[in-house]
Parts: sequence; structure tokens; C-alpha cells
Amino acid sequence: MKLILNKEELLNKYSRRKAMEEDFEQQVRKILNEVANSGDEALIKYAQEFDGFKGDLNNLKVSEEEIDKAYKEVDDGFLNSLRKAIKRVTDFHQKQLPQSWFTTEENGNILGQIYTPVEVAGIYVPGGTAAYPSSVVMNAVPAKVAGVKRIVMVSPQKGEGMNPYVLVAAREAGVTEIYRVGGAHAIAALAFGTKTIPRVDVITGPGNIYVTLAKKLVYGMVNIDMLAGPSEVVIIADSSAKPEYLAADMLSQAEHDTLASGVVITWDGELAKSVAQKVEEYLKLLSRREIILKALENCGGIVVVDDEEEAFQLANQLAPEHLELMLPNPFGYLAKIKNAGAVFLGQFSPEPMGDYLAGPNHVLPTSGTSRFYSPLSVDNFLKKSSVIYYSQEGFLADARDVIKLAETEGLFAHALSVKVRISNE
Ligand SMILES: NC(=O)c1ccc[n+]([C@@H]2O[C@H](COP(=O)([O-])OP(=O)(O)OC[C@H]3O[C@@H](n4cnc5c(N)ncnc54)[C@H](O)[C@@H]3O)[C@@H](O)[C@H]2O)c1
Ligand SMILES: N[C@H](CO)Cc1c[nH]c[nH+]1
Ligand SMILES: [Zn+2]
Repeated sequence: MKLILNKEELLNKYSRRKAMEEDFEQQVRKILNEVANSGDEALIKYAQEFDGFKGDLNNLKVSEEEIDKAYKEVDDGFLNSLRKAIKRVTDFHQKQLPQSWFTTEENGNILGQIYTPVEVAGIYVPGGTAAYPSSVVMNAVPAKVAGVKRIVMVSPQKGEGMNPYVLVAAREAGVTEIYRVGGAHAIAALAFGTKTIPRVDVITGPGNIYVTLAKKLVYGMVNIDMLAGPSEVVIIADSSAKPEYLAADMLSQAEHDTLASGVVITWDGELAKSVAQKVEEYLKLLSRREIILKALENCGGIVVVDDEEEAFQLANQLAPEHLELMLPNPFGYLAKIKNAGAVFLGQFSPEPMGDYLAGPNHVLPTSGTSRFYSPLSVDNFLKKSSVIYYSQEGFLADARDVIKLAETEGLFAHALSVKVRISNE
């Protein structure tokens, strides 16, 4: 495989990947329509077709006994690391909690803004080619910190039972109910509701292209967090960077999915060659080799640019999910970054630290959408309401202006609602 590319070659790969999304969208539309029309029947049909699901509607919901049993199957080391991760992620997200606020004016008017959690949150936890207990934490913790009472999790069951690590993570992180379905059909169920699965107010979480397009298409019937599809990393490096670090970091995101992406951008041609050599070396050792190869073919490579300016211009154009700066004094470059879901600074901040333990959320926008989306946060589970209180004095001071503006719009009932209150005084 050709690993060292020029800028145009990389951009062509990105364009081809974008074009592929249109074919997937047709398939996803069909799945959504069927679940909308046939509910649970379609849900079970697709779970059987895509995930080899053998159960029926009666056991779509995971029982408390199954979760109890999962605790016996996971090791203490996992449980300790999981609890550490939950604590870190909780501490970080608690800092995001916004405060309701009120202002009182001299005439007694009170204005404000209050925050209310959504009643029911639907969280998607991927489970196609790997199980993701870390994504359980990243979804459920901000929902819990926001004060959501009902946290409904969906995740595909591969094989006989649910992944025990995912089940344990769900109980530890505060998920209130779990359904063993994934893919676009699970997103449809959360958006429309079925006899078995409740309709939710917001759907959050990452997933493959089917899941991500399904979220995009149901947006409006339900809120969504963002488009958090196949993982991506762009690494900007100069000659001070270690080729083995760059190669490993690039592969770490490519291994998620055949549509994931790993890109190194540098202006040092010799460094590019050393990274390519390391990539070939590591590929021989890694178990998800086939996935990585396809991902690099589809959307990866080591790009040699002219200089630092061009490197940042390209990274901003790609608007990646993760951006690593493998440069000396990386803080000095923060102002150059326009688009990135999360930024990792310096040689000891490889992206996987953020995937599991650093504290910020690993659910992040992909496919160029860090241009306008932000990481998953407590905000995604909260709604704002404005609060307006007029004192009599404040009302009388504003009444004439409101009448004037309403009558200008030809809305005389609006004006009347103000006038009747003046004439009564
Ligand atoms: N952006 C982020 O924040 C973030 C975080 C973690 C993971 N991810 C991404 O999540 C994804 C996980 O993917 P995954 O596949 O392992 O799990 P997944 O749960 O997202 O998708 C698997 C499901 O897709 C459905 N499916 C599979 N083939 C299908 C087909 N041909 N037609 C319709 N539906 C089909 C099946 O129901 C299957 O269970 C990866 O792309 C990974 O990079 C992203
Ligand atoms: N890198 C993923 C976000 O794109 C998150 C993740 C979970 N587990 C491992 N990685
Ligand atoms: Zn990852």
C-alpha cells in the first residue's frame, strides 16, 4: 500500500469516502421506514439479519440477573480501571454544569434562564466489531450529571449474551435500562418508540456509518448530540517527533473501522519515510490488521507538505475528530487550530489517553463536522427555558411599545392582550 501521499491524494480519499455515504443513506432510510411502520417486528428482523440475534421480544431488555451475572465474569483489574475512569469523567463533566440565573430590575421585573434535564435519554453504545464499555461511561456520565432520570441504552448483542464488560459499565455509570439491539434499527426504535423500546428525547453516542446516518435522518423527531461516526486522527509532527509514536497513534484510530482514518502531516520527508516503515512493522503485530489496512486505504496516509503553515491549513480543512500536535511547545500552536473535536498536546498525550481516562468526552464529531459540532457534554442532556416576570410598574412602562410593535405586525389580538391590562388599571 502507498502510505506516503501528497495533499491532493489525501483530499481525494476524503472525497471518495464522503461520496460513499450516499449509498449507505439509501439503505438506512429503508431500515428507518420499516421500523417506523412495523415497530418491534422490524427491529427483531434486523437484529436477526445483521447481528444473528436468536431471542425474541420478551428478552430484548437485559434483566437485572444478567447484569449480576456479568459482575462474576469481569476481572477486578477491569472494575478498578472502570471506576477510576467514571470518577475522572464525572469530575470533568461536573465542571460543565451550567447555572440557572435570574436578574431583578429596579421596577421589579425578573428575567432569567433555567435548565431542565430531558426526561428520557437514549444512548447508543457501539458493539459491531468491538465492545465499548468506555463509550457506556462517556454517554451515561454526562446524562447522569445533567440529572436525567431515565437513561435508556441500546447496544447490539453479538453471539449468545451481551458483553459482560458493557453490562457492568452500564450499571456502574448509572444506565437505567438496556436493550440488546444496535445499528440503524435501534436508532429508529429510540426515535419513534416501539411497544418494547421507549421513545426518547435525545439520542447520543458514537457508531458506524449506519448508526451515524440513522441519527442524522431522525434528527428533528428527536434531538441528537452530533454525527459521531468512524474515528479519525490527524497528527501534525515535525522532526522532533518519534516515528514509532506517530505510527502507533495513526494505527490506533485506523483500527476502529474500515471507514476510520489515521493521518500524519509533516514537512519532514525523512520523518515520513520512518513513520511508513514503522507502520509496516506494527501492522504485522496487530490483530485487527485487515480493518486497519482497509481504513488506511480508504482514508489514511502520511502527507508531506511544504511547511508548518500548510500543515495547519490542511488539518483545519479536514476538521478532524482528534488532532495531535507532536511539536515542541505545543501550547504555542493552539491559536492556529480552527476545527478539531479534541486536541492532544505533546508526545505524552496520545489519543487513547482521551479515549479512556483523561476525563473529557471521547464522543466527538467526525467527517468534517468539528467545523460546527462540539464534544458530547452535559449540555446535550439539558434544555433551557426563559423566565419572564413583569411587575405592574414594569408592565406599564413597556405596554405602549408592545402595542405599537404588535399593531405594526397587524396582530391586533396581541395588542389587545396588553390593552385590556392597561384599561383595567
Ligand atoms: N466518533 C466517536 O466519538 C466514536 C467513538 C467510539 C467509536 N466510534 C466509532 O463507532 C463505530 C463502531 O462501529 P461498529 O461497527 O463496531 O459498531 P456499531 O454498533 O456502531 O455498528 C454495528 C451495527 O451496525 C449494523 N450493521 C452492520 N452491517 C450492516 C449493514 N450492512 N446494513 C445495516 N446495518 C448494519 C449492525 O446492526 C451492527 O450491530 C466505529 O466506526 C468507531 O470508529 C466513534
Ligand atoms: N477513539 C474512539 C473515538 O473516536 C473512542 C474509543 C473507545 N474505545 C477506544 N476508542
Ligand atoms: Zn479509539
